[in-house]
Amino acid sequence: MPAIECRNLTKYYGDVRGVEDVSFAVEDGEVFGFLGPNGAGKTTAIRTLLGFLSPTSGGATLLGHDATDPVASRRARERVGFLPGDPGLDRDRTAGAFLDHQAALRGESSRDRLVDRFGLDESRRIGDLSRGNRQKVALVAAFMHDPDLLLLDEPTSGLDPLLQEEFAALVRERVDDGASVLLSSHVLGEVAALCDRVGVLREGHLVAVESVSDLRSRGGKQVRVRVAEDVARADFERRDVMNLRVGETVSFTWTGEYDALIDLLSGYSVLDLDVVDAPLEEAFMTFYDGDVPGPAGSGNGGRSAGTRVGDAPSNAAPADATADSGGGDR
Ligand SMILES: Nc1ncnc2c1ncn2[C@@H]1O[C@H](COP(=O)(O)OP(=O)(O)OP(=O)(O)O)[C@@H](O)[C@H]1O
Repeated sequence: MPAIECRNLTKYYGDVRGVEDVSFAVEDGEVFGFLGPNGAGKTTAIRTLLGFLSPTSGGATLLGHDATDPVASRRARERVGFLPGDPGLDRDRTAGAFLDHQAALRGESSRDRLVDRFGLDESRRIGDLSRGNRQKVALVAAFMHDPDLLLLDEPTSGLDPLLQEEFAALVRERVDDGASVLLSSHVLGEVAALCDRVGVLREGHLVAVESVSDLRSRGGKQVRVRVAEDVARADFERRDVMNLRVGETVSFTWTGEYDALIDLLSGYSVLDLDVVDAPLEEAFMTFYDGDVPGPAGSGNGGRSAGTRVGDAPSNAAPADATADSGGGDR
C-alpha cells in the first residue's frame, strides 16, 4: 500500500486554481519531493492531502485512509507528522504548552530526545523565540510521535545551515525506521539531497516526476572558457551544448564526453578554463524547459509555464497551519 496515493486531485479556490488533475503515489518508505516556484500549488496539494481542504474533484488516500473523509482523515493524521510552511504558532503560549497540546493529539514518544537534540527551552514564550527556534518547536511537534508519514512544507525555511543538516539527519533516521516522506521546496538542491524522486509542480499541474539518480546522471558539466581569439558562436552551437552564452568568456552546459569537449576547444588558444558539475537546477530545467512531458501518472497534456523552479524563496503557507490545525478551507 502506498503511503500516499493521489488520484486526479483538483482544488480550486473559487475561480483560482490551486492544483489541477494531480496524480502520483508516494511508496512506502519513499522520500518524495514536490518542487515548484511560489504559487505552484505545493501547499494546496499538501493541505488537501491532510484533509484541511476539500478537493474540488479527485481523491487521495493517506496511509490507506480516504483523505476526503473527515473521520478517516483524522485517524490518518494521528500517524502523520506535519510541518507547515509557516507554522503560525500561538505566540502567547510557551513552547512546552504548545508541545503538550500536540502530544495530547498524537503522542510524544520522542519528545524529550528531540527537545534535547535541538536544545529547545520549553519554558520560553513562542513569541519571544527567534524564527529558527520557532521552526525547531514546529519540527519537534512534527516528529515527536515517531510518525509513519511526514508531510513537510518548506521544512528548512528559517533554519541555519547547521540546523538544516540536523533536520536532514532527522528525516533520514525516520526513513530508516520505515517512515515515508512528502516534502515541498522551491530549492532543488534540498529536494535532491533528501528525496528518491522529485515531482515538479507548475501552475497547479504536476508536469514531471523524475528520480533523483536519473537527474544526477544527466546533469552535465558547466564550462566557462576564455580564449585568445574571437569566438565563432556556430562552433559551439551543437547538440551537446546547452545554455550557451558567448561574451568575454564562453559559458555553456556540456552534456557530451570529455574527449569531444577537448576536440572542440583544441581549435582555440585557451587562456582560462573552468569545468564544474552543472547545478541540478540547470539539468532539470534544461530537460523540462519548452515542451514539458505530460504529467506523470495523470495522463493529461504537459504545460510549461516558463517559470524557473527556484525563482524566489517562499513562505506563503497560511497562518492557521499549525501542526494540529484541521481547519477547513481557507
Ligand atoms: N486561500 C486561498 N484563496 C485563494 N487562492 C489561493 C488560496 N491559497 C492558495 N491560493 C492560490 O492557489 C495557488 C497555489 O498556491 P499554493 O500556496 O498552494 O502554492 P505553493 O506552491 O505552496 O506556493 P508557495 O511556495 O508560495 O507557498 C496560487 O495561485 C495561490 O494564489
